[in-house]
Amino acid sequence: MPHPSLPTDTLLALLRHAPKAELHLHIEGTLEPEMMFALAQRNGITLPYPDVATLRRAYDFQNLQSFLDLYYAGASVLLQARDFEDLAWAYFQRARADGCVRCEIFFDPQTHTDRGVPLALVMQGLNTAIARARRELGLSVGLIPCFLRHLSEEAALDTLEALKPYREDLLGVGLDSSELGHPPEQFAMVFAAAGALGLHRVAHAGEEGPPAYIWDALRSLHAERIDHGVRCLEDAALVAHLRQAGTPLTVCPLSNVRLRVVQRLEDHALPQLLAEGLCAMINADDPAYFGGYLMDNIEACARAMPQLGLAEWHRLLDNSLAASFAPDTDKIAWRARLARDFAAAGFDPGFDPDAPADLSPDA
Ligand code: HPA
Ligand SMILES: [Zn+2]
Repeated sequence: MPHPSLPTDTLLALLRHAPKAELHLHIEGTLEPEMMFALAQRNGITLPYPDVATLRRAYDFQNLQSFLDLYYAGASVLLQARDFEDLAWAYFQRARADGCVRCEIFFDPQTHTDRGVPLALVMQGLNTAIARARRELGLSVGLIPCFLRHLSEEAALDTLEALKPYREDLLGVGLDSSELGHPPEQFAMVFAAAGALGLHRVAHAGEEGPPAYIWDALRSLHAERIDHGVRCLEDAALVAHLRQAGTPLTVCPLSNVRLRVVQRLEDHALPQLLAEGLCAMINADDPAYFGGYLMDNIEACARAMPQLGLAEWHRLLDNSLAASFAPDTDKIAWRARLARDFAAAGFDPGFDPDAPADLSPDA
């Protein structure tokens, strides 16, 4: 039965209010130009740009690498614990305003330790902001350090060793940075070691890299979620596998446009990923660099993809909650609230939101 379609403003109000999780967000990628200049001044650093407007004009990326060069340079203003705290606290406030109930945030330890910033200081700043977000915003938060794949596995193993004292603060490990030429298999040992510590495992794959890198992340790294993964559609056997396994894909639509993975949002694969029955959801990636936070991504998709109806929007938000690594009791409560919000808007989620929930993504 076709579901009623809502006017865009009504739909957007529903989508903003409804509970959702953000699962692919680099905290260093929330460094807004204004904060970059403020921290540069606070820390006595001179940026190679005269002002915010000039810096913003430099955000005209040709590909992933041209973004990463600027992104790593921007992170150089983060020097003290309170810099990391201010950065993360600003993001959590935005996430809460976007209706997030759960944020699983990435950070890149090596980006900081390699320029002499102690890991202890990074962790202190992030942990302070996380505690405040839990206390004052009621947010559920998890922290995922990523290994930089343009560096060696040996360096990643050293990083994991340095992270061990913070094991209880960490949800899992991830893999990011320059994808092409750096297949996941190069990091099999460090991911196995992280798994032995009981950490979850996720990996960027299939953003610029081929479907073979997604297979590799699944087989060599035992990745439980694939970050991006949009290129899976080039391999029918992979699509079938991802559907059958229910592997989540943390899709980042505005990022894909800004890094020229796709030319226009209207051409983005998100509707097709859903039509294939894959567990996709929307994320912001590096919002300060790519033109928007989670609701900006959601709104841009709602406008560019009119084929997404209430059923698809319910599916996208529900996938975000189901694919999170939050405790099951929280996931059940959030998914029931989501179903109630959509039911109030006229969408029948097909199950009783107050009944005990099956937590599989297809439930
Ligand atoms: O989208 C991304 N891909 C790879 N590495 C990254 N580091 C920050 N954002 C990204
Ligand atoms: Zn990313």
